[in-house]
Amino acid sequence: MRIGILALQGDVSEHFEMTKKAVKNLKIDAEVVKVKTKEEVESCDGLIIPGGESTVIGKLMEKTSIKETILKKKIPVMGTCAGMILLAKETDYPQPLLGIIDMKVKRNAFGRQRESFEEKIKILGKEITGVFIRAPIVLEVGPDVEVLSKLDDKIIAVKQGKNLALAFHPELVDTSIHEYFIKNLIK
Ligand SMILES: NC(=O)CC[C@H](N)C(=O)O
Repeated sequence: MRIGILALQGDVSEHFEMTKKAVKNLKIDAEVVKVKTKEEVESCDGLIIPGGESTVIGKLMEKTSIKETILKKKIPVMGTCAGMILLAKETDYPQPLLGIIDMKVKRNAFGRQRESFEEKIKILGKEITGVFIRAPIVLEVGPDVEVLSKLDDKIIAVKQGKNLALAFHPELVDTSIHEYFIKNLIK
């Protein structure tokens, strides 16, 4: 198995390290690679899109034809923060999107005072620390989308088919979400 970390912009190294730890914990034979061309993306069985600036990453994904490759090859994708935004069908700002999760996302959704914060959240039967950095929230989901976590009444984690989107940054906390993605969504 080969797991790619999309290395166009954002917190690539944090995901790279956490994914390698997750692979070690799971005791599976998998290679973790940073990818930035469509050929490299095409060679992966699963892809992680990091946090960063979703407009920048989105434009580069179009320019490099990585977007086209993901859509054509239906590679399972996990996106955190900016990565979540890129998985959405719609945002409150016009920008390139993958549109592979049927949801509408609002960028920078936590007002100024709480632009960045940490809070305990419940997801996949566990409690973990959610690190929110100018995080988005999900405003609406379609019927095929499973809501995995909420903060108060705000949706912060969803899954549709083999794609997983998180408003926070598990790559800064522990391996649990990465392990879930590898074990359950990448075949
Ligand atoms: N930490 C992040 O990834 C922030 C996301 C950023 N606010 C965006 O809209 O792209």
